[in-house]
Amino acid sequence: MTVTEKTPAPGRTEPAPPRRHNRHGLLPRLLRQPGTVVSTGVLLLVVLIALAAPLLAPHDPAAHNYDAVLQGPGPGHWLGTDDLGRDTLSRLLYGARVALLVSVGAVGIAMLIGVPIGLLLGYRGGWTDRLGSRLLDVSDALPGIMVGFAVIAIMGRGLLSLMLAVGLIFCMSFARLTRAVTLAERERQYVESAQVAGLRTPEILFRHVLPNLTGPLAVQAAGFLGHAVVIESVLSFLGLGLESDTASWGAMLSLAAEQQAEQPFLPFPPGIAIVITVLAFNMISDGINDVLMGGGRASVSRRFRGTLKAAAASADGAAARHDSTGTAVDDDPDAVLAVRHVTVALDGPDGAVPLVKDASLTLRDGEVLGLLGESGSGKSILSRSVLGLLPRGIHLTEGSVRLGGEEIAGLGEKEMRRHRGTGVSVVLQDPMTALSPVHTVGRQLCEPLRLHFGMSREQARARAVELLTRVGVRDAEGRLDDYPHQFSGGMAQRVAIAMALAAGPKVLIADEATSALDVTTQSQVLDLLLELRDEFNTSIVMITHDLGVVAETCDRVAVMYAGQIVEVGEVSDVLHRPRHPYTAALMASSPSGEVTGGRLATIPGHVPPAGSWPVGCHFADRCSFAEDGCREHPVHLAKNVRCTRADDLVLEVTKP
Ligand SMILES: Nc1ncnc2c1ncn2[C@@H]1O[C@H](COP(=O)(O)OP(=O)(O)OP(=O)(O)O)[C@@H](O)[C@H]1O
Repeated sequence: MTVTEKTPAPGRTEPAPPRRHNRHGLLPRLLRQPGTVVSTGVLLLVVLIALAAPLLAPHDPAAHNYDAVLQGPGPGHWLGTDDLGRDTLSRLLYGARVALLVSVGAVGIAMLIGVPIGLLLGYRGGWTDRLGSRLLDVSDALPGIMVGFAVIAIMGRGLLSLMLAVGLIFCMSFARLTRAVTLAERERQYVESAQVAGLRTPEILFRHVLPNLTGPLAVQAAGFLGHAVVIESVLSFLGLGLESDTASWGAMLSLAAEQQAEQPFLPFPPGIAIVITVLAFNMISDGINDVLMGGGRASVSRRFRGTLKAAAASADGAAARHDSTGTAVDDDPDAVLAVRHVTVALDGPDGAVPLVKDASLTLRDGEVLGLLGESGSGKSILSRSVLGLLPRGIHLTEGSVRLGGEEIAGLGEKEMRRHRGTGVSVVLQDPMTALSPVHTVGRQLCEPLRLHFGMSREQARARAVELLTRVGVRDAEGRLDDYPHQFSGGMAQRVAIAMALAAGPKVLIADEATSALDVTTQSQVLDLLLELRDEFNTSIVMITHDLGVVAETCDRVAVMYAGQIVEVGEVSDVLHRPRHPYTAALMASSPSGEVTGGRLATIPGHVPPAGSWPVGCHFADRCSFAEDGCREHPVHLAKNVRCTRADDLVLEVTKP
């Protein structure tokens, strides 16, 4: 197939996205969590005590005083003395040094060993990963404490061997976590771009992949710092820690256990110190986790709320000026979802980089709207802005999103949760990542039913059986107690659809919901979605690369290119009489010349990466029909097409 006139020059379509993870604002968000602030304060106090122990300690922690053995708290020794007359308070203060040194040293050693192993296994994949993972499994089978014993037996007692012993216990967990995250990260486009740019493996791993791992690694490190304090105490308790003259909390506990009959107060000071320090580390770990996993989203969104409200108002005005979808949504009584002039941007070191610019869509009641475009065109980012689930560092900065007439752009996480499930829901490409592997499908199906409808356990279970039966899972009752991995890909996707529809959403976003399935299953699942649309009175946004899916299932289609919607209209019009040269080029590049299946083929040339979009038409550099005027000013969507030459061009997509 060709588009009449000229064929653009061959090349590769590959956007080079900016850095994905943005940690700006992490500290302010952490500081908004009272638990994390208090824990950090406690930990700073412990650090201060450890540093200033020689100044604070009233006695030499190793000095024996046989005239004052096993004393309780009193004026001479505020926390009493041990069996050698050593001052408990002084030993407690010095003990903080050992606890912190061992935990920081051990976690440092564990990361130094584990992170590079995990990076290598995850990045290389294949047999390296399989072999490495088996070795990790084997090492997991060894009880950690035995590893600690072995290290101390070989190296003898001392600070370094204690750090190494504890570090070796943890290093495989760091390797595992790093491997898992790297496996996912290596599929991302930024890694591919770095490869295409000719970077070497260590540069890609340490400069590109590793920074994306800092969040999970920070959570794990903070948690393990607390564990390290406990393990150091256990080893010292067992007499495998430092020499008895060196004050350590574990050694103090061990001594307290021996002397408890004589002096019952002895275990309290080290015990309380251990508990408080471990709790502080754990709460900081939880705090970081909450912020990274989305607890901070609400506040991030709030930052933009003022702008958004103003923008929403101006967008309403603008909507009247530019009829972006062919229908003024506020006048469209059938609109269940109205996206108006939405811009979504990524925080960058030099300012916000738009990933989606001035996007407008209308989804009408009971309609299936296709969102079609090459990889990286912004389909998922746009749909995630509707769900209020944008990745960290990415914000909806302008525009309005109305769901069932209610403005939802800029809502906080808590308010947005009200709309998810009942207002808008999503089915993702890979059901195995959408379903939790550690819970039965019954439990996962019952959760939204109980949450949204207040059903009892029995009622929710009965409804879950109905839903599973409806999506075509045989012996639904028996399968409720199965885990997702016990389902085939197609069946798991049916379960995911049942979950997405459980709370009766007005809008269902199907994000490449069938691309991971074989052709037969794909068409069954598409048929199911269409049937359920009618039964559940749901409207569907069908995100896809596949012209065939659009042709077979959608009523209307919106075509996206480099962050913009470039054409929108009835499927029969757009696919048979494309008005934007990009739509025509998409169809022309379809290898079979048909629009009945297969992913979009590559169009010659390069999609301009976010951050380097031209001022004028984003497609101009690949367009055979572009003139100088196309490059001079931003092009708006007018009469359903974002092309200044739309009225002059007659695009014919012809078979060769
Ligand atoms: N978490 C992220 N951080 C930074 N940039 C991102 C992130 N996710 C997506 N992007 C960038 O946003 C742009 C739009 O991506 P998006 O995933 O929405 O495209 P898409 O059309 O859905 O592609 P695909 O069909 O491959 O999913 C791309 O340039 C992409 O690199």
